[in-house]
Amino acid sequence: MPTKPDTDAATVAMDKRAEDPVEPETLVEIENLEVHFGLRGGLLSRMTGRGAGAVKAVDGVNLTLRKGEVLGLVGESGSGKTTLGRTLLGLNSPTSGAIRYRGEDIAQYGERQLRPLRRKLQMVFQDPHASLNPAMDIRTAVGHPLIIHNLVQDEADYEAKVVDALERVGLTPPERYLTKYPSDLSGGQKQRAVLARAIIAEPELLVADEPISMLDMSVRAKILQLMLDLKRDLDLTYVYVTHDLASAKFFCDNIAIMYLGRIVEYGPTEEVFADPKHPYTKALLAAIPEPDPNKAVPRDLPRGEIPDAARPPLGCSFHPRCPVALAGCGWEARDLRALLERRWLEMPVEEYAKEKALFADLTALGEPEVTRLSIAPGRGHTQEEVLEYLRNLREEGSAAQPREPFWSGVVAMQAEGGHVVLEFEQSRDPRLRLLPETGVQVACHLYDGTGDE
Ligand SMILES: Nc1ncnc2c1ncn2[C@@H]1O[C@H](COP(=O)(O)OP(=O)(O)OP(=O)(O)O)[C@@H](O)[C@H]1O
Repeated sequence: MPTKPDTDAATVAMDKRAEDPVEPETLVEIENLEVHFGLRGGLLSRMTGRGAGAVKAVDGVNLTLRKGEVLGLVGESGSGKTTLGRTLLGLNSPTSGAIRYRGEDIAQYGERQLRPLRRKLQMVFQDPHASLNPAMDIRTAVGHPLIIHNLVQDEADYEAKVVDALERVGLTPPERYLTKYPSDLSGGQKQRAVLARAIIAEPELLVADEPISMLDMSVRAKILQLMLDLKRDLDLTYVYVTHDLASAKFFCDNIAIMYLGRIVEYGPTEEVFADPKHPYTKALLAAIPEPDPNKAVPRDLPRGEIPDAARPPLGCSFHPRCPVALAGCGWEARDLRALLERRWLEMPVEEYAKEKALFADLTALGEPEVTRLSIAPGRGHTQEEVLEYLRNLREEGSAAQPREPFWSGVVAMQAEGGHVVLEFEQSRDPRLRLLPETGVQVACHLYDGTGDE
């Protein structure tokens, strides 16, 4: 355990850093990282995600983490942030890609090769209650990594290191906590004990997965402040996994906004909050609850739910929910089905039944990646009736305020051989691009010169 920096030495060190124009060193570099979980097949294919049908939990992520940085991985549930954080530490095996830790690619390391690194790479989980063994006293729990990594000479050394760790996390006087059990501690105190255990083996990188979300409101800010103090004193680097943008704003230097396994926006926290670029980031920010109840307005994320990661939308995964999606954002048959379902949900039953009867079979509309759709009219209906119905919908949607973006993706709609055929604009996958003079990278056709606006 490094000794606590005395104030003068720490001030000198900080002044030196302020003068030093050199970029902090790169600690971790992630390149084209993919983590897929297989849905079918044997255990091996499920674990590796190489079998048929896979959830692309992480789908081609590139990131650089510099020493001393706090990087936030932010997104709704299922966006892949936990999987990315765990994979960084070797707790999930990547399907492909590189994770270079101090230049050494550890992506395909087995347990034996990872063992010496485990000490340097630690994880703090969401639930402090579940993270601590109820049968272990704090002395044993916090000191456990010292034993695993063989870092103590004798009992006195062990005790001194545990006491020091408890002091650092504010469990003072430490002697009072050594013999306590997790059940004797409050939620905040338990998370402090978890942090003491995480730092005791002198790690370099901590991945903290929603470390405050299960704690009482009153202690959340204190735990984050403690983590910042520990970072400063122990020269740590953090990856902070959260769905809570307000805490990310306070805590992170940079944030990566994730959606369905991909980073859609990445940049300095200040920049991203001041001027969010991606429509998803804008929606997330608009959904942050207003602390002042007088100013509070109902804020919702855009229509629809997060899609099934095993059958992600074509093109930009966010396009079905995006209020400003363009023609080339990945429109497909499933989007017509979603549009009809949204419409029918708001209708009286008889009208809904009348409209639904125009279609012989709606299941074809549920298939992914169908960009040329042939719709059979329902019994007793003609192709002309179906075509007219869809044309009316298009007119309504295009005149609506805000306009229904789906129709911009329909490039042809005509009757053909007893069916109505719909063709969609070819989809393009948006890639992260650096926006000049902002330091922000965004993956969105609105910014890559291919949009039609
Ligand atoms: N071990 C696993 N086996 C199969 N699928 C998994 C596994 N772990 C995660 N997934 C899937 O991968 C996707 C990403 O999950 P992940 O937990 O990383 O997202 P998240 O953004 O952290 O969400 P949450 O906040 O709910 O934890 C989800 O669709 C999830 O169901």
